[in-house]
Amino acid sequence: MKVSVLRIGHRLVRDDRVTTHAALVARAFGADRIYMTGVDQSVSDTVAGVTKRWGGKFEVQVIQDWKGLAKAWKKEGGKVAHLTMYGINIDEAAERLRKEERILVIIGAEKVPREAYELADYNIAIGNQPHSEIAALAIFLDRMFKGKQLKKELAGGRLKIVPAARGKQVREIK
Ligand SMILES: C[S@@+](CC[C@H](N)C(=O)[O-])C[C@H]1O[C@@H](n2cnc3c(N)ncnc32)[C@H](O)[C@@H]1O
Repeated sequence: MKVSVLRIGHRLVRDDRVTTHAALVARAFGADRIYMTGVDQSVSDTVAGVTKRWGGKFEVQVIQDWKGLAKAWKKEGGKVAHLTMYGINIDEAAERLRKEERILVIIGAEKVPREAYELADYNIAIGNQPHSEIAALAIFLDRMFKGKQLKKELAGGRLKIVPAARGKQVREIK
């Protein structure tokens, strides 16, 4: 199963840090790619720098037309899961979703346009209380990959952590 993330509704400058964190969480928790609307180059540069240092093949794509992207995704046989506190509980959809080949998971920054709810094959709640798109994304990916993504080795980086109970151990890959 391959998961891409679509974040809609970035507010310039104000959201830079949160958007960067959404991308870093997507990468670290097993997604292949994040599509973002309205962000400046600095967000993609930060994430590209992390991938270069720590490995993997994560992609950041800045797009204009998120509806076009979601429609094309569905046309090509992928499923769209929109994370919203108004949806059905993740436990009701997780098993079915894990059987899909390609999932596009939509997260919002502020109020999400009605079309996202309509385009989604699944509107999924990580509980029905309001919280954060980053927390919702982390839990969603964890349920999709059942924790395996946290043990995955990412090839191609310059640095690798040697897990240690005390202190920091980092190895440089030559
Ligand atoms: C700050 S919230 C915006 C909530 C806003 N009231 C709305 O109408 O969607 C930003 C994003 O966090 C995610 N989110 C927040 N709480 C969630 C929950 N309980 N379940 C799933 N996603 C949630 C959604 O993707 C939402 O678009």
